[in-house]
Amino acid sequence: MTFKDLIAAIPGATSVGDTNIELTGIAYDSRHVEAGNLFCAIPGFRTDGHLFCQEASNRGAVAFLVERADAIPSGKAGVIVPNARQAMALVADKFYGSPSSRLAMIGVTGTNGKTTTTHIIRALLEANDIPTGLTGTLYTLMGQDTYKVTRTTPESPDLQSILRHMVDRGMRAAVMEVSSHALVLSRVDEVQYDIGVFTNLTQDHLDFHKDLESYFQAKAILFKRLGQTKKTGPQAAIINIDDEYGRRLINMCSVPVITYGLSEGADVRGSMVTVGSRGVQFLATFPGGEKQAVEFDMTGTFNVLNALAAMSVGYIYGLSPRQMAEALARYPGVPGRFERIDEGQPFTVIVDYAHTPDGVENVLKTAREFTVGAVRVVFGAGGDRDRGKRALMGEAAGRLADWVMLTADNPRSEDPMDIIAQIREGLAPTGTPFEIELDRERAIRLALQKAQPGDVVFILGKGHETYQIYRDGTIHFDDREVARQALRELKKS
Ligand SMILES: CC(=O)N[C@H]1[C@@H](OP(=O)(O)OP(=O)(O)OC[C@H]2O[C@@H](n3ccc(=O)[nH]c3=O)[C@H](O)[C@@H]2O)O[C@H](CO)[C@@H](O)[C@@H]1O[C@H](C)C(=O)N[C@@H](C)C(=O)N[C@H](CCC(=O)O)C(=O)O
Ligand SMILES: Nc1ncnc2c1ncn2[C@@H]1O[C@H](COP(=O)(O)OP(=O)(O)OP(=O)(O)O)[C@@H](O)[C@H]1O
Ligand SMILES: N[C@H](CCC[C@H](N)C(=O)O)C(=O)O
Ligand SMILES: [Mg+2]
Repeated sequence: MTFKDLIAAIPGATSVGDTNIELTGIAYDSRHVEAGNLFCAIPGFRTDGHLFCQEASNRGAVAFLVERADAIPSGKAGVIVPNARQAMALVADKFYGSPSSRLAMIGVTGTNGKTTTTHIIRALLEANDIPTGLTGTLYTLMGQDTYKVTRTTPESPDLQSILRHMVDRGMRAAVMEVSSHALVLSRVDEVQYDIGVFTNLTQDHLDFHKDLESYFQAKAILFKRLGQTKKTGPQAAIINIDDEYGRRLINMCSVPVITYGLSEGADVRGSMVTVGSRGVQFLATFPGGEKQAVEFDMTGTFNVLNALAAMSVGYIYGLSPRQMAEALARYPGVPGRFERIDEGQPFTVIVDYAHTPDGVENVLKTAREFTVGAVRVVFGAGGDRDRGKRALMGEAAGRLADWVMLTADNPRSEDPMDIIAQIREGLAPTGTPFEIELDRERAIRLALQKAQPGDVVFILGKGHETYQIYRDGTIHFDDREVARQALRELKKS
């Protein structure tokens, strides 16, 4: 496609140079430019893409999308736009042929449960012979193939390229996690969603959004945009009515709303919930009154909500409650989400990705429903992320666990001891005994050594992650591997 064709749709744009040139792709980072690319200069939080136009040119960029004309290397073609992120989203959609117009497009947003819910939605649709691509925190998934990702919701050129790939691979639907960062930073601007799913809103990411209201307004963007496409398939907002922000969101949508939850009045309602150590059982009631008993191996009331959200999507696409229950009964679970590590030890070990106060509270409350012994928990909090959540995570752990081990979780540029001190501010007043061990491997080993028959040991915050990010570099680290190895050694000793 030529540069000229691509930029025709950008409002308020002016071009310079010969725009009648073919482009090979779109880049927004000079370090990843390939010959023949369009380079989009993004003003960032840390630096400014305009400073890297020359470097991009040296690497073979032939055209430039900028907010400041003086950044265009001399003699090169360029377009000057009012907002580079928005314009990049427009050209990315056009370059890849608007793939989202050819997929049943489902976006899932909310503080917790996006990864889990997207996986369950995919399982339900695929059980009904709808090939469904998925992209989110863990990977991009098509058929049996997984592709590495670096963001929960990729930048617009990467996302549009993924969606194109899904269309080319014969996917009929795409389900994706939509982070609040993505909504604010125009990563999903041109994506034509048919269905938006709202899981919940609790504290996280206030380093970026400043307050909970702005964070909510960011999430709401997805829902305000629903119904604006020319697509012909079903369009709906699927909203958790048990969540106070969900209830507010209902009035902000111009497409039909299906509510789900345990509350009376939910369109897709869960009741008679039994939480066991190896799964949940509940009754789902659908609009019109049809009832379906469900058994699901992912335990916890929060996973009942994730399943109800997914069943609401299935309902919109005409799946029968019975068929959905059969698919849920077969579903094996999501990596790093309430993942049991079993080496035959007489206590339970669970690796989970809880990294917010609400997440910690939910998993520990779930454990309280079936644990006969003590509930022990090993966790930390990420560096360069919302500081306000740290003490709240400490408080939740202190209130609901019997013993706590504080350790490091991706300290990034921060001193891990400072992060722990902030968690301790919420934890110490609860009076629950705790220890500190900065080395996460040793922390896990110590917790497992202390465990008695009947106890549950939670290792929280990293879930599927296979790394630990420190100021001076990233090392391989996998809670599941460490726990498994430690349990084997304990068995021998
Ligand atoms: C806060 C945030 O989202 N920041 C995003 C933002 O970074 P930034 O504004 O700081 O960028 P910058 O470093 O100032 O650079 C400005 C521009 O110059 C470019 N550049 C920079 C250096 C260079 O040598 N050459 C060059 O071209 C950069 O690629 C960028 O386009 O724009 C960059 C790309 O343009 C993103 O990669 C970056 O994501 C960062 C790495 C990030 O950590 N994001 C996280 C917080 C995030 O997005 N998380 C969400 C939610 C996670 C969840 O809860 O699941 C996600 O969707 O993953
Ligand atoms: N519906 C829910 N409500 C509250 N907590 C949940 C819910 N679902 C999952 N959790 C907790 O949050 C953790 C993360 O779940 P999941 O990965 O599905 O969320 P996410 O929204 O994708 O997170 P991220 O923003 O990091 O991508 C789980 O390991 C669990 O502890
Ligand atoms: N995806 C989220 C959660 C990360 C969880 C934790 N392991 C951390 O690194 O903070 C984030 O980037 O904020
Ligand atoms: Mg996720």
